[in-house]
Amino acid sequence: MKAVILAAGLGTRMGEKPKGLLKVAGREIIYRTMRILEELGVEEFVIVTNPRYEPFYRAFVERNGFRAEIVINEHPERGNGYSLHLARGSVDGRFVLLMSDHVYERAFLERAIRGEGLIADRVGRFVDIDEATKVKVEGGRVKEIGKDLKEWDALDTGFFVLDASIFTVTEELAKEKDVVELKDVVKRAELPVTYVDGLFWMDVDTPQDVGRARKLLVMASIKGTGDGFISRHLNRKISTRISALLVDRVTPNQMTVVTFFLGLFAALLNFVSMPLAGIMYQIASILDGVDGEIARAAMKGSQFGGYLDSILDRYVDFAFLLTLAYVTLTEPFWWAIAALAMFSSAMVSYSTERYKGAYFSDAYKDIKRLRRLPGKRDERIFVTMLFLLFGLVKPLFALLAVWSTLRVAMTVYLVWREKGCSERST
Ligand SMILES: O=P(O)(O)O[C@H]1[C@@H](O)[C@@H](OP(=O)(O)O[C@@H]2[C@@H](O)[C@H](O)[C@@H](O)[C@H](O)[C@@H]2O)[C@H](O)[C@@H](O)[C@@H]1O
Ligand SMILES: Nc1ccn([C@@H]2O[C@H](COP(=O)(O)O)[C@@H](O)[C@H]2O)c(=O)n1
Ligand SMILES: [Mg+2]
Repeated sequence: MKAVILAAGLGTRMGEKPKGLLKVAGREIIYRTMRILEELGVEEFVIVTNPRYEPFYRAFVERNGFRAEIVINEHPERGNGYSLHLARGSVDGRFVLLMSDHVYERAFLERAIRGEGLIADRVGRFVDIDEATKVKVEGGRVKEIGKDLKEWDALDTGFFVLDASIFTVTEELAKEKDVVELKDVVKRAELPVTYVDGLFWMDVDTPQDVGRARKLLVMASIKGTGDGFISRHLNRKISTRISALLVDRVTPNQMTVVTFFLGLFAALLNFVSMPLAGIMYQIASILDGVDGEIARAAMKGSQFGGYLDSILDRYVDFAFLLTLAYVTLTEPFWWAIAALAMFSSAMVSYSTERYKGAYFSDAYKDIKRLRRLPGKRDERIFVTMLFLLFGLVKPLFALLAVWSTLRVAMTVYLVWREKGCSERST
């Protein structure tokens, strides 16, 4: 299957630069869309652009290794329907058509590519309705289309699933009119309409749209499973705002290393003030979500990054509890309890990460009851901060030792129940 991307517009409201190559949340607008469409089965792209922007798109395609043909529209003033017409020699059969300046979340594209005709949204949660192109639908097909429709049923998302018969319509219109807008083609063809409602898509027309799209893409980049209660209800609300500020400035691995040193700094603060150390530990915990959010929003995730993130978290947790024990404990009994707290804290992670090694899958995805089981790092750190604010060090070590050990035991039991008890011995 191919995808035609209309990118011949001059982008006057964005300072006359190729809008499809504008960076939003760390990646060019069309990079994100093309990568996801590749994963959804699009083998080749046809980018229709004007002579001035052709070198930029060609360099972009080569730099990122996309399979793409560049078609030049010598007359961009003839409208985007004419740009579509120029793609007629490059596609046959069923193909996807989309705008170069629209941002789409993965869930939208997964639904849209399975549709037919014009993909329309009856909700428009993330767009400026006044600015959006509206459609009036009758009998499941487009009856009217335009920005100023008084009566309309849905919004044109700029995404279409068409077949080569559309070029019969573009041929007629190109002979009839100098300027052929895509909406003229859509109306003449009376395209069928497929609804994809309420998911994130956005037309990026102004600098304000770039900022809004960046924020929405980062907000949508929260990890699906594996976050604890504190992370879901507190930490992510803060870290996503920080990620929106940093996504175009730092890489995920840079953020991982920074968070690691911040965690070590929190550990050293135990020599100065334990309440302050606890607060810094919680701040480092919040920031530990930024590397993953940037990785997911900017599609810059890596297996090594996730590996490094997890390894360094263990050292931060160990360093924090070791310095805390060093400055407060003297009795061997309490040192033993602290040792158990340090070890079992690391074992919480090992018990779920080792699942990946044994079953090649994510424990939190496979075992629903694990998702709400207390004892994840974000929760342990938040409780640590609270206990240190009240100077309750020995009760903290006792709690962490028991809580983490029980958490590991529960994890092993749930894995056994999910996998072990029905497993034939190899
Ligand atoms: O003890 P657990 O919770 O199993 O430790 C996991 C944790 O280290 C994960 O790190 P990640 O960066 O993915 O999670 C962040 C937490 O560490 C922060 O505390 C939290 O505030 C933030 O929102 C994130 O949830 C590792 O990826 C796992 O491998 C590890 O098991
Ligand atoms: N340098 C990094 C750090 C993390 N990741 C990915 O993010 C996941 C962790 O997400 P958080 O939001 O909880 O930090 C991690 O498992 C990796 O998949 C990355 O790619 N590079
Ligand atoms: Mg992280």
